[in-house]
Amino acid sequence: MKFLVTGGAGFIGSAFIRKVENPVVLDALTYAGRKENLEGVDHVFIKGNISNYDEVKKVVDEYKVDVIVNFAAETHVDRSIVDPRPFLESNVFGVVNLLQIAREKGIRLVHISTDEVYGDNEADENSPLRPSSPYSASKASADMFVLSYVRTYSMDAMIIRPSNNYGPRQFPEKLIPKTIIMTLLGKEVPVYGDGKQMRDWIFVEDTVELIKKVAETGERGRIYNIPGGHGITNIELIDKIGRIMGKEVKKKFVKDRPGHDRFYKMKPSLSYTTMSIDEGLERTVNWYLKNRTWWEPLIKDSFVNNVPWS
Ligand SMILES: Cc1cn([C@H]2C[C@H](O)[C@@H](COP(=O)(O)OP(=O)(O)O[C@H]3O[C@H](C)C(=O)[C@H](O)[C@H]3O)O2)c(=O)[nH]c1=O
Repeated sequence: MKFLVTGGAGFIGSAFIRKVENPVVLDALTYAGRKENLEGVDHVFIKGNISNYDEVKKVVDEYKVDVIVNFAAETHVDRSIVDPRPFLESNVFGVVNLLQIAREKGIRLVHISTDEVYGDNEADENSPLRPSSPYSASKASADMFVLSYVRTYSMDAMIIRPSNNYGPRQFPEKLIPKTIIMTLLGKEVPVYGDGKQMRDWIFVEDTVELIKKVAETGERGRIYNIPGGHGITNIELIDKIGRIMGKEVKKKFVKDRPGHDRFYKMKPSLSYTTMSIDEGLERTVNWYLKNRTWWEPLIKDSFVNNVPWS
């Protein structure tokens, strides 16, 4: 099976390319996609944007692609609050472009979505979509397009909705790497609101294993919810990271994220087990300790340094 992995130089995409044989990676290398993430893996790399019809079509033809797995997205909720527009371009228009090409070529599209499309409601895959942020609204829109292509054109497409991922190579704007890095630097970690919001964490290697299984054996038109099963409040999580690091985490309570979801709670669509949060966090902390040269150039980014709405 020849995989085209769009957004393959990002956090989850680059973990996925470590699981499949000689994939073709298409990535626009925006702020979070990095060529270093692909080091040591056999692959073909093409710099390009999923919104560019001619470019993507050429790649699909040239490499005789059987399945596109789409990780390409603007992913950070805080950035979407400051300016939603780039989220429409990548997360909606880009996905419709991929759908169009996959439909014309008669190939499978596996689209990676998120638990955030359900908002803070208990959900199974038939639950209504109630996105709270511009980010999750853009992901929900793309999911609707995928389902419309399945119904209208009998297309071979499916949607995977994982919960919060963590692990090596996650951009430092996200809570777990930010907590590790700020603590290493002796700086404060901003805690939004009361810090009692819950997130359900899944280690990235478990996620990509499940994505591979669905890409190879999943059913056309299905939605697969893949929660981690490790729900924990943000404060408990931050304290746990501090204990693993053997350092005091300096927490600074700041104004809450507007529209902040209190929790996510999905029923899994498959049966599986995932790594314990303690083991996953220990591996993650160790990776950031050993890979300072990877994250050091990234910490000047304003979303790592500032709270955008305070
Ligand atoms: C960056 C930051 C975050 N937070 C809070 C906000 C959330 O309650 C929690 C995790 O935030 P983060 O931005 O890391 O992730 P989510 O907003 O849950 O969204 C993430 O998980 C889903 C599934 C995706 O689909 C998103 O693409 C992905 O970014 O920590 C803080 O309290 N302080 C901070 O400095």
